[in-house]
Amino acid sequence: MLSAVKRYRALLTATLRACFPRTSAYLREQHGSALSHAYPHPNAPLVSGATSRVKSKATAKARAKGAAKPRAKRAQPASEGIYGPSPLSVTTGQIQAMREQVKAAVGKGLLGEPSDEQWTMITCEHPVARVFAGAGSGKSSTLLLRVVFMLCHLKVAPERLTVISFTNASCAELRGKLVELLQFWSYPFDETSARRCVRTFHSAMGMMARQALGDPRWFEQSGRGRSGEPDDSLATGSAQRAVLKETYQSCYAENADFRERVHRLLGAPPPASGKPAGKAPLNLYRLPGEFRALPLFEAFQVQAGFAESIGLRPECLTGDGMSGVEEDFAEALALFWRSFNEQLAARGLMTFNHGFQQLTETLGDNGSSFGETALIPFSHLLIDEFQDISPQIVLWLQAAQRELTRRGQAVSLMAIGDDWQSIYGWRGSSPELFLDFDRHFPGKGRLKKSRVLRLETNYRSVAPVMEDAARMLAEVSCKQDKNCRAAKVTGPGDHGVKLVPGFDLRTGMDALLEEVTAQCSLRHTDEKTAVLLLSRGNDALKRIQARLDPALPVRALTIHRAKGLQAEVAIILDDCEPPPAHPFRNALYARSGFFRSSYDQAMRDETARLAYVAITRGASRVIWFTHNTQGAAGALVNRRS
Ligand SMILES: Nc1ncnc2c1ncn2[C@@H]1O[C@H](COP(=O)(O)OP(=O)(O)OP(=O)(O)O)[C@@H](O)[C@H]1O
Repeated sequence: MLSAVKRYRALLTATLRACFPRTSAYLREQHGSALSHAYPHPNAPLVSGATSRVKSKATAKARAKGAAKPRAKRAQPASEGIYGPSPLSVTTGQIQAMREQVKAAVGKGLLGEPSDEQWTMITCEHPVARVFAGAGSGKSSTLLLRVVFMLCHLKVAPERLTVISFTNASCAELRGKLVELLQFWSYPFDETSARRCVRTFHSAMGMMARQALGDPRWFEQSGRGRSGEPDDSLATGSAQRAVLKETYQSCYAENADFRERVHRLLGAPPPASGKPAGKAPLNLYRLPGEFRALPLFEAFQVQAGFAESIGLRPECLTGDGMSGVEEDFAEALALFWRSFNEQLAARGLMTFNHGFQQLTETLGDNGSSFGETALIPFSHLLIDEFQDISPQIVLWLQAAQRELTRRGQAVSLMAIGDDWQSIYGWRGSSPELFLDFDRHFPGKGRLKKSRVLRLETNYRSVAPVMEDAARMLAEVSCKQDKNCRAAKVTGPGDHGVKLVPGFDLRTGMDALLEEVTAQCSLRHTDEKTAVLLLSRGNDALKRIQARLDPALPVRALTIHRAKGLQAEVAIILDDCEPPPAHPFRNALYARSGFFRSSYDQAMRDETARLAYVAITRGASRVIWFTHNTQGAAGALVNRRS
């Protein structure tokens, strides 16, 4: 007799395989090669040994349902190596030439002398490497020197190398510095070359889609009168909202099942049977676990986007294993998303997520159909902020480099990031992917495992700031241990986190403004920004900015936006408490098969990491105004004592 847990797992596994053939096949393949893990394993992965016992039945069922697409060729197992088996050819002569040129650049004040750990990264010969770079460890400048080394000394053709970073702002900064450095190396590389070379994930995907998917029209860009690069930062605008609303109305009008679920979700009486459906209700709805109430069609879009980024297909979701609100939401979402996909097809549009999905599927099923030009730029990848990568992007990158390997092309991947600074879990990213890197990006032969490099010297913050920041992560189990060292000497007046508890902006605004002004006049470093004012949301920041003297060297930003920036003083305004439990996302997380922790646990950890990011923006001092001390601020008090 199977236990209830085993029956539940088998049921979910079969559903997973039927609904998400590509992702589940991938996870099944690489599960066998999973490495041992440095952190506990609270939830056993759903794709377990039990999977193989239900394999043939589930596959047959999926085929019968037409869920599994016919494949032109069998995808290579994910556990089969992609990189190597030989290291990159790096000679002592090439390293010597690089060192001499760097020395000359340092002499001209173009850059600082790289440390030994930075040199190891710059000249690494392993074709698949991951670099755990602590906050303020100079990863961006080292990444650029690595690019210079590859182009100028290893003679990698520029059209084969792509640097990927997360935001347009960070890409712009990297491009500017790269052009400057390469000019010093007398390497022909202008603004246009830099645009081609340094991209966001969405722009890189768009470049591939232009060649391989016939230059799709992107849903996210529709109605904006712009045809530039795909850009992740685009918020849902009126044109997007109109399509979502129309989908919602038509789904409501045509589908009694959808109507019923919508009424249950909104707490409305059941729809009258036998009568025309009428207009769909537009009441706001807050899914348990979410901060904001939204019209249902927007709530569906938000959750569907999350599901897609963790490798699931919203249109195939079922409520199996869920109950109450979550079950209704999942079933309604699946109906909605099927209609939405039809609306997109009718309008000749594609979402960015579908772009990633389609490219991944085509590469796996029929990679030989890809023209060489679509793939070549992905031969040598350097990825910044790797800790914020999502399963969807892992699958896509992996498929692209696997196809290049299949064609006999040399490929390499350098992933640079700081799992301690992973703060985009709410959008589907997870530091687990960086920690489980070798599962997803395996090498061949002796190079089966990636080379692990560490940048542990912090050039930004004094030791008391770093020590308090590290205290934030004491309870986070899913992390890479690091031994970060401060290069800066603690000066008079420097301090770690000074907590100001019981703070209320309504009554404490004047005291806060006084503190900000005082900190600006206490400057004793050459940081361009004296104070970074940081909060999780924009509301408090806007109110403070309205009262701040605009001449002060202060920037007010959300913690997410401040990532990568620094100031002499960081002033934090947030309790950094974890969000409420999110049963729906917990269920999606479990189905994804990529994660060990639950979504709620991931969010608790992420709150600690958010506090870590905020604290590490401060070079000399950190002041934390907080209402209560139950969240991360409280943890700091406890851990200091
Ligand atoms: N070898 C070095 N010697 C002295 N200073 C350095 C060195 N490398 C980097 N720095 C300085 O350290 C600071 C932090 O660098 P950078 O902003 O590139 O760090 P980061 O790793 O991207 O930080 P974070 O991830 O926290 O945003 C910068 O002011 C940079 O100039």
